[in-house]
Amino acid sequence: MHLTGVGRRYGLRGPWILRDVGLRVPRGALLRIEGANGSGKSTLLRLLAGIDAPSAGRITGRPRTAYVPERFPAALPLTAVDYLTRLGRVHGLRRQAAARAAGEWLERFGAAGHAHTPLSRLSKGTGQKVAVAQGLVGRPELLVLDEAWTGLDPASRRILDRAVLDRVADGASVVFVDHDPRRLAGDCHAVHRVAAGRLSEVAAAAPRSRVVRVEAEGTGPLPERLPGDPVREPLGGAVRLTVADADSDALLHALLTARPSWHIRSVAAADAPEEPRR
Ligand SMILES: Nc1ncnc2c1ncn2[C@@H]1O[C@H](COP(=O)(O)OP(=O)(O)OP(=O)(O)O)[C@@H](O)[C@H]1O
Repeated sequence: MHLTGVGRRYGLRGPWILRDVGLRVPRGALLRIEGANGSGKSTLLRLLAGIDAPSAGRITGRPRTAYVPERFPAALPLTAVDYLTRLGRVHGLRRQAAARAAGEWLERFGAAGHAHTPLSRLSKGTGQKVAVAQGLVGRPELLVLDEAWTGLDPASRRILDRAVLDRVADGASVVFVDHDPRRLAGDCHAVHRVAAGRLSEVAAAAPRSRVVRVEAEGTGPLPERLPGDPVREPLGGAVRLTVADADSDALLHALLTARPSWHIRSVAAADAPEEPRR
């Protein structure tokens, strides 16, 4: 998606909140937007989400988008599960698949007990879980999150972090605002700042790469060639193999289908060391 020369003002004579904004949102990118209170972050996110239109310039190539606003519209006369199921259907899921996904997200956020509670009667925290779940339920190609972590308990915040990284790994784009500067800090592809109506890139960080450590034991020798060329460390009768995240599925498959096959003791993700040792 591209924003070209985008400007936004409220009313014909209102001041320009955003001016001449250019932004490319690549597939599979995690972008953070920052800026002082009232600088125009939410205005920009609403334009990105397509629920507001620019007063100048144009936005092209919008993919299927979901948006978690700062304030959840709790006034809809629906229960949590009905609301999420409808949102899933809006994103093209069939009825059963939408209902299943709705139930799964409520379960994941520990809100399954409120599936049949009307939205208007949800507590603030549970309402926020539903607000976040509606953004995830349809597996959107672009997810726009405006302070979506605010009001969630720590466990739910971690679930949302994970869900964001999963969407990105899936090739979707995620654009977010959050008051905590540490939020997904090592994983952002770029950080943009809104100030005095302009948007500028403040950092283009290479996201921290992830590795997977597999501990396995077997009766035969380890195959000489393994996917991802893992780092091998003996572990008293077993071996620890460390590979890039992207190669971990192929490595597990190779171990499980080797003859004689290998028993997988554990699989754990970790941040990559500065320089992988070989
Ligand atoms: N619907 C609206 N009508 C008129 N002015 C608006 C409207 N929405 C936002 N504004 C104004 O646009 C400016 C930017 O607001 P916006 O909510 O985008 O900022 P923000 O950076 O998200 O702020 P915060 O960090 O406080 O959430 C503010 O001056 C605000 O008053």
